[in-house]
Amino acid sequence: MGFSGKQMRSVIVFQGKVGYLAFFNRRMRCSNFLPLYFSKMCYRLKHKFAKKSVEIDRHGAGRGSKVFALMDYNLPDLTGNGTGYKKSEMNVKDTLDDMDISMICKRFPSISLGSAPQVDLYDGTTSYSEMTGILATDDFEKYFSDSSEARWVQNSLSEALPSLYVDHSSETSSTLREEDSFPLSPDSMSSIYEENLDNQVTWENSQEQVGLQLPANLPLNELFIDKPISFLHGLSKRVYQQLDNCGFHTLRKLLHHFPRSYANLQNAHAEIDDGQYLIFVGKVLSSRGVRASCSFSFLEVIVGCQISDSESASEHLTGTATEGQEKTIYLHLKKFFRGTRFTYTPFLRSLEKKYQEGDIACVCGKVKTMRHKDHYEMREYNIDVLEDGKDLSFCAKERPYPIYPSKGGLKPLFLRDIIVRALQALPVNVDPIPKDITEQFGLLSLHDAYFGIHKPNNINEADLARKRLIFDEFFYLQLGRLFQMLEGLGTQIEKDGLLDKYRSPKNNTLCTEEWSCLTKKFLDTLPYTLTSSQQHAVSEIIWDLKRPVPMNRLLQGDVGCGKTVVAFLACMEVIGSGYQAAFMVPTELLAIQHYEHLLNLLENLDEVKFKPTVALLTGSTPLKQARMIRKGIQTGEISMVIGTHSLIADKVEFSALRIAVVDEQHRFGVIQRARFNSKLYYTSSILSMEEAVTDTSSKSDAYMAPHVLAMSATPIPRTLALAFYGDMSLTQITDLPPGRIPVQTCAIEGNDKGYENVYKMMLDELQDGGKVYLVYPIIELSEQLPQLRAASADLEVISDRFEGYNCGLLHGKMKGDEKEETLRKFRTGELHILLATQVIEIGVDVPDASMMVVMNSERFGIAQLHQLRGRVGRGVRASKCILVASTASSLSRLKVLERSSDGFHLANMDLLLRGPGDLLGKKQSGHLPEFPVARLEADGNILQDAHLAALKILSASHDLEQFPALKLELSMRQPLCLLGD
Ligand SMILES: Nc1ncnc2c1ncn2[C@@H]1O[C@H](COP(=O)(O)OP(=O)(O)OP(=O)(O)O)[C@@H](O)[C@H]1O
Repeated sequence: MGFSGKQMRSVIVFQGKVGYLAFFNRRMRCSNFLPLYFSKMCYRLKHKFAKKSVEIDRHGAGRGSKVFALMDYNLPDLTGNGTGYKKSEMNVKDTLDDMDISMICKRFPSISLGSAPQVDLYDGTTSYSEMTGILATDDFEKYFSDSSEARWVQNSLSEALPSLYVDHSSETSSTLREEDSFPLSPDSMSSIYEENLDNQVTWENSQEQVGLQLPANLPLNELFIDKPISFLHGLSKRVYQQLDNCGFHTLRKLLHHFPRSYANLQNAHAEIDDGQYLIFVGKVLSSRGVRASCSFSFLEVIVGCQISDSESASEHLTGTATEGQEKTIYLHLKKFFRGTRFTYTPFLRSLEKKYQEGDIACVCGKVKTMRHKDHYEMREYNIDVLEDGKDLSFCAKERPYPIYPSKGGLKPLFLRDIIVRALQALPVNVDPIPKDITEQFGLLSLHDAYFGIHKPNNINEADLARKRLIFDEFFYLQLGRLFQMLEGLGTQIEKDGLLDKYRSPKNNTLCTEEWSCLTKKFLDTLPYTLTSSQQHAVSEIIWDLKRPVPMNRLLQGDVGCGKTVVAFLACMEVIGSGYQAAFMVPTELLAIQHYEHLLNLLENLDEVKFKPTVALLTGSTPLKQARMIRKGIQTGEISMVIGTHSLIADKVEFSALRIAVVDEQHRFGVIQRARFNSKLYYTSSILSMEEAVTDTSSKSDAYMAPHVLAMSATPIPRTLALAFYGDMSLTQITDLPPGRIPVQTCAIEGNDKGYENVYKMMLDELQDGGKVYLVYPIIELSEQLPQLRAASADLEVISDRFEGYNCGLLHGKMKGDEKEETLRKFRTGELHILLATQVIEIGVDVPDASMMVVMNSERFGIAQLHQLRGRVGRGVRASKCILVASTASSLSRLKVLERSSDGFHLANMDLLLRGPGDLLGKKQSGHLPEFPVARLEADGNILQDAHLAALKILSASHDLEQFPALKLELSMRQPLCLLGD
């Protein structure tokens, strides 16, 4: 449908009559009246119209004009007849006569005035209108009383968007204009500009800001990336404040705000869907900055792109495809600005000029379909204007588009823009790790890694960047650990020895003959023989115990593999040498169990003089008794104490503590473990124990912190253990005691039929002489979580159901002695069914318990369920574990446990399903380092490399004096803090 020049002229003539309108050159001024009349006509014609620029009529302004702001296009551009346009009225007439409005409409639907409401904006203030009108003149300097005022506006703009003022002639040979590649996002723009316009900054300053001159040699008291955020010039005070409030105090914090994921920017094909992330190369058709209201403006750049019209073709580069296979689509790139200052015409003109008509640009981002066919809006985009003669195919390649998480209310787009500024400021020599190390391990430089993670050209680049950043996470952790250990050693030889040990870890062991007499006797009294792994573990530990340096060892093995007895043997070894042992466990229940277990084993020792005195000290120990125990520990009468946190209380003083065993060590923090170190051993304290021992081992080590043996049932791969416990030697028990039958596991849905089956299985088991655990996620019923079954609420139901069988209740809210009593009854067989919460998860050992039912089992993690399941199948009886899921949908996750009883495999599955931070649950993992980028299950090799690199660095310089930047970086990373100190 056409909109004839005649019709247009009639509009103009009419407007001329009422005296508000002049049609001069390409500019059209519109008053209140025009939009109504004009839009009615346009509406009928289903057409919209635009003019190149907005000019405020002084007459209109004086009357409190209604500004008609959206008519902003060059008519020849609209018709595609941009050349040879003359400014005479005659030519305008001709152009209008020839103009096919429907074609324009097709090309630029977003500026349509027909069916969409017009942007009619009021501003009644004379001063505003006058100001805007004057600013609209090309030479705005004339308006200001002197040129400094004009400079002020320019400076402010240049600060706000330095790329606007970059002298492109001085650009390097990069294909893309780097500074243009991530224009500031709308919201950020407005806030960023706001205050800049308030601050008068000199032009010279703003030039500096554009260039961001970097120091050639960085001072060694500060790393570049630890510069405060204010180092990024051109942001408003408010933005600095916002960033600071959200934790972005330094460039490091910004650069370490990594993309959450990457959208795969695809080359656009014929079928474009809403929300797709696409990449285009096309020609800038128009660029206009529009003042939409007194405090709102926007920039719209329209880019026309040829894209392949056939599904099969993959290239869409301009001019590369043949006729018939291509079609033109129009991208409407929009940025919005809020704030009066951004409505100034010079500002809007400057924005416009950034993109020249005819520029070839690469655009990528998220597309939104518009009402009109082949028109797409993009509000989240990058536009890179390409230099002439560059290979366009390079730019059109698919590439990842970073998607950032928001932080503290700061939007992802805003953060992305600020991060790009930080990247632009980044010097090449930012890497603290020496080049030969990065080359040896095939790593990117840190500079490239930051670029690769934030602005990758392809997914491979992002992957390499990630590898480098993961390497750093592991490397500094290892370096910190080893550095600390070296600092603790005196001589160069000792330090070299330590590094050698880590370089080629040897399994030194001490054969049974060399164990102390007490240990050998204890071994003989055991009702079973040690498995080969247990034997090896004891030999390894005893070898370490004989050394004059404190041992720091992790004993790790799957549930029920028999770690406790290994630890008991280690304790016997030191007791046999005249020292004391402490055994710390996380729960009172476990302390009692271990205590009773040990007493049972010691009963078999016939010679009284060998029998060590063992005590139990927990929070529930009566005061008087506790006082006596503490006294015994102090005098040395008590040679071994088992207990909870109470053992590390200040008032507990040991006379000759030589080993501290920490069971389920991940439940204790580093500080708690380290508190044993304060309970140093002094030779003078050795008392009567000396007479009791038959062998006299060397006591030359007059003053030494105790050996620490930590135990963990959390099955973690060796590499993982290395990362978590970099300073610990590792002993693993890899086999289970003989005769163990794998627990038969079954996941079922907890509907009526499911429960009937479970009860039937329970009855069969009880009739067969078995004992059953029923595990519940909660103690009391919860209104918030009505689907959950609760232990105490079920006691009556289960008791009624299983008449003739005794049921007991065990949960964390019970008193210590009540718990102990219940567990004792279950152990002795007075109770047949034990309804419990996850309080039984750790360490509870009732070897003849043969069945476990876990209610609402989807509430537990896989590793946790594996631990729970480990409470059955500890004897020779075949056992079952039934996992009852609340819904059918959660069954698939639980099926993993049906298929595997391998703790390592399950731990990895858990990592995959829940992420490494959740490996041990939130509460438990408080002391574990967090790896923002690393996926521990997949990045083991990098961890190994990082370990080797750390050793190499420290071999070259024990105190890191040769690597000052590394030392600084290490102090910034604070590995000890990461580990919970
Ligand atoms: N070599 C062995 N032969 C037979 N039984 C053994 C052997 N070693 C230990 N046991 C028994 O296996 C059971 C489990 O041992 P223990 O409690 O030490 O396991 P654990 O590794 O500490 O398990 P958890 O991590 O579940 O606490 C105990 O009843 C113990 O007596």
